[in-house]
Amino acid sequence: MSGRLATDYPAWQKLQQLYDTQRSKLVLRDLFAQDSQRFAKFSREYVSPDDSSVRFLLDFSKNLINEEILDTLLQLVGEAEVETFREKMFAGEHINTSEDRAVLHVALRNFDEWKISEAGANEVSGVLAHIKEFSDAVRSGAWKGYTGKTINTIVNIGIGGSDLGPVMVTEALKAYSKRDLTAHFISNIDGTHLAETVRLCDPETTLFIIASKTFTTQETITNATSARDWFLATAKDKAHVAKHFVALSTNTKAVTEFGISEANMFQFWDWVGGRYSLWSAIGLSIALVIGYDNFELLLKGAHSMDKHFRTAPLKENLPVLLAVLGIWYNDFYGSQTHALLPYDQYLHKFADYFQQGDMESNGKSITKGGQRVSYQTGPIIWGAAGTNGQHSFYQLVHQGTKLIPADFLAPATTHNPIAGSKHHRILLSNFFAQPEALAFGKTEEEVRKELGPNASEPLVKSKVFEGNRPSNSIIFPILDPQTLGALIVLYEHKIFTQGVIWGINSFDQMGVELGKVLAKNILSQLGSPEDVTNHDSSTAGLIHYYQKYRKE
Ligand SMILES: O=P(O)(O)OC[C@H]1O[C@](O)(CO)[C@@H](O)[C@@H]1O
Repeated sequence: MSGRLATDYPAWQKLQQLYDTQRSKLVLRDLFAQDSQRFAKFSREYVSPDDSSVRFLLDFSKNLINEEILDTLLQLVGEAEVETFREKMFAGEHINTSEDRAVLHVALRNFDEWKISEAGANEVSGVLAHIKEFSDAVRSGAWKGYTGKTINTIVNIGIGGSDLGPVMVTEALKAYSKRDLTAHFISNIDGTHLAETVRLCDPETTLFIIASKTFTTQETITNATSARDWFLATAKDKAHVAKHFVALSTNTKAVTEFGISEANMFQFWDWVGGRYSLWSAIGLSIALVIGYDNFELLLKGAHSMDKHFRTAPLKENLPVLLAVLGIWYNDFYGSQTHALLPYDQYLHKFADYFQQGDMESNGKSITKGGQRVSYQTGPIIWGAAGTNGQHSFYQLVHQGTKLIPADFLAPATTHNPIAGSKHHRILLSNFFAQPEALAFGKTEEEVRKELGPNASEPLVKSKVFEGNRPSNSIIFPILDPQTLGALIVLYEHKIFTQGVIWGINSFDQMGVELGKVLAKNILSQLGSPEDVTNHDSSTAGLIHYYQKYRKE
């Protein structure tokens, strides 16, 4: 985030040289055969500085690196002054320069340990107390709906960061959820999302949580208004809204104008970026689903990873290691994408969450200094829970023409040890096997031996796995709130580190604005064909076709 071009760093040039001269020697089969200590050298265990039961192993030995490359990647981190920018972030400096804002999601899980003087940072504990009080009241049944019934359904209405974090975490920690409280999430402006959700709800027992940092997002405000109409169609009296609608926002004026009283509003601050907001009031639905104490553990696990990121030397610093490995493939090998592959059904939204987390943060091509970068920045993030992905896209990952670095994640212990943990053993055997197959493949010689002398040449060739496909493996004892908090922050700080090295602002999102503005203009022209003006022939043609066939 220095605004400097990454290519100007001496380490970047050295990395290019290393790539050009050593690439052909970076063969995982050989690297492992030559060095019995490779796993020990290129793996690290994270142990929470606050609770030693929270830990995980990061094995990055199956990467196309050697010690010299890793040292040079870490030299790059030094030259880009990542540690200086990290401290600027923790100190509340306005490192989000385009919006002139501090970047302080770390303050949301700080529990007043580090002194942070930014306005609002001293209000965090008050909002947490409000979340606790409210979530306890709803979960215990003390909070009643307008007819005196207990709330048994919550509906979070939000989009982007006001949706994806709560969705991902409530799914990930379902094992800790209150089973008689159903949670739904409405994000899409498509009326289908709202219609199909309210079909499952009873207005007397449903609580709507309107989650929007700005409280101006078109999708959320439109959905919230229609949800209120749906509620009032039964409840009739506007006074009943107070028992069934709460807001999570930084915009008190817009919230009260919508008809939600300040008492039912959970505040946060402009220094919380949307995609980093699950730790804030935006996490209310999480606290409702898993209980406040578990929500607090999630924050504590996150804070412990903040400490690790802030204090561990670069060579031991897990977010930094993930960041530089990503840069190695993204910028030198030309990999376009990065896959997140959790072998845990509870983490089935993990990749979706980090699609926004990573791509909205680092999908930039201008440095903070205003220069166009000449190198690749943020990767395309994608993935799915194992083993489903194996029966879908892994073919391409193993034998396609693209190099796809991937992170495999899995818990050693399952929350659902059915059939004596048989399922989990099968799941984990796949978690271990896939990185092994990707790294070491299957040689032509091995295939010939297997098929015998009569096998056709095309068949032999089609069964060869080139291997040498890199991956990280992360294994943790169990997916609990603290571990999840630490894992999320591991990736948050990976994204931060990469952004600093690339010289970009990871904390604005200007790229989503143009489409919003154009859509607003088009919305006003949808009435009749004569209104459709100032468009290219393609856009005008599409709108005219819609106007011809729509039925409303
Ligand atoms: O919480 P809000 O203000 O409704 O914004 C929702 C989302 O819209 C964006 O601004 C753009 O997609 C995201 O950064 C944000 O998470």
